Amino acid sequence: MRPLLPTTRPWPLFDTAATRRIEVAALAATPDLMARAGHAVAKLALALRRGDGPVWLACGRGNNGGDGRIAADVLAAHGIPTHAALQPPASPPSLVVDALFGIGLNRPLDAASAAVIEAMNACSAPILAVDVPSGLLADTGQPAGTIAGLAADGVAVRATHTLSLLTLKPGLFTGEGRALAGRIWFDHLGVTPAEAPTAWLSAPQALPASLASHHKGSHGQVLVVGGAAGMQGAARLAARAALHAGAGRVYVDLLAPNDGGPADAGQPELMCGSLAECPLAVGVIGCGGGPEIAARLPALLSALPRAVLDADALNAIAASAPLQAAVASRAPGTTVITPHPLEAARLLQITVQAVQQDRLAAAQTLARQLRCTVLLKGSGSVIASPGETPTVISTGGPALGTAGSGDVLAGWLGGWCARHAAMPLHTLACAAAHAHGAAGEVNHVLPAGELIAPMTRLL
Ligand SMILES: NC(=O)C1=CN([C@@H]2O[C@H](COP(=O)(O)OP(=O)(O)OC[C@H]3O[C@@H](n4cnc5c(N)ncnc54)[C@H](O)[C@@H]3O)[C@@H](O)[C@H]2O)[C@@H](O)CC1
Ligand SMILES: [K+]
Repeated sequence: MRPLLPTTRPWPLFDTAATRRIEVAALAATPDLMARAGHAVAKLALALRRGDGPVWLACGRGNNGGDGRIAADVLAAHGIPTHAALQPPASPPSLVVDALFGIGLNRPLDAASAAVIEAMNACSAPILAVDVPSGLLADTGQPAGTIAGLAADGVAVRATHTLSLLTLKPGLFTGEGRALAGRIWFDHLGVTPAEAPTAWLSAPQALPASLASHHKGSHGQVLVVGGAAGMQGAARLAARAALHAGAGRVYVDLLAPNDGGPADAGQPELMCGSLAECPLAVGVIGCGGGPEIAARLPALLSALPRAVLDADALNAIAASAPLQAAVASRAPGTTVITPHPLEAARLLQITVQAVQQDRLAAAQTLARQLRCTVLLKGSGSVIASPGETPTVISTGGPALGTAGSGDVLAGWLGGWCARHAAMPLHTLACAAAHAHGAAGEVNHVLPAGELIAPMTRLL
């Protein structure tokens, strides 16, 4: 067994309802699923244990607890001291096995369950969560919360490792799930699901290489429109990213007066231009756009064949029913929007909390409403398009949480849309978000402009 991430192949994700159907179908042929699960937990527990203390297995009443109890028996048979109880052992454990709740968690926690979870989190030993960290909803990656009046709302196990059983669940990879699940392991228990996945987990995507006969005209054009007063850096970051992603020509239309100056003094390859000069370019619209971008949007949306809409373009669209209609009436497969959760909330006219409560559903709803590809940013970015199975991005990290990081992503995606004009936007959005996330998997501060070089190396 080895950790799932980083992965070189896309993995199917199945929500709770699908997992239950898969379990029912599998049980006919393999009635010993829980025994297999318990043995898998014990095997990983043996590898993760630190020191000689007992393994504390906190087992709930359902089948998640059943997995834990079988693991306890297997460990005991190997001579490992075990403590299968909801109270912590008297001596410090060598490992905590969280088998309190799995995919059966379907309501807020009571005080007793929250106390067990907090006791697990208080241990200094590694924590192995069985299937899902207890307290986390497997479908959405959000904590189930606690019943009203408890101080510890949102309490969930902070696992160092999670062993997902039978299927991989979307909630492990998006929202709070990424932070709570720790390192993810997977055992399919010998079952190959027959049904279509709820979502896909992303992997690196190889894009077609250029032919020797290709020239700058073959690699498309990008027009970046944004950079209102005080925010020109956002447009320039997007333009630099588009350039390094391989667009043949990149033009910048700055919304603040540029007084005939270069598009970007630090990147002489970038050119000043406007819709009139490059009406067939891929638009990257809204980075640092300010309120001024609203007036530009009708012409851009009706002219540009492919467009990536970001930041202030999204705020303008959220505030205007005619602009929403203009986006929705563009030809299918020609528009990507790249909202962060607050921008998505504005577009959906709901709260950020409501977006985060079910990121997959929020992205899919937006894709349906605006009839475009949606790249919902945040921990475990989600890409949704009408008629497509959504993708959850498997890469990323806190280093991406800096100003300008989204501008680089939008620009990079625009660059790839120009260079790979024949490829579907959904595929390109998944590939760009995966590459952006991979570049951000570092343990140090990374100014957004410095994402571009590692993204180039990943090409
Ligand atoms: N579904 C499958 O295919 C397999 C399931 N297995 C294990 O079984 C688990 C699912 O088992 P269960 O369906 O029994 O569910 P759980 O063991 O996750 O849930 C246990 C029980 O807790 C109750 N419950 C839910 N929320 C609660 C709350 N807030 N406070 C108190 N009680 C609450 C539920 O009513 C349920 O009866 C999986 O996560 C996995 O660990 C494995 O044995 C292998 C195969
Ligand atoms: K669990």
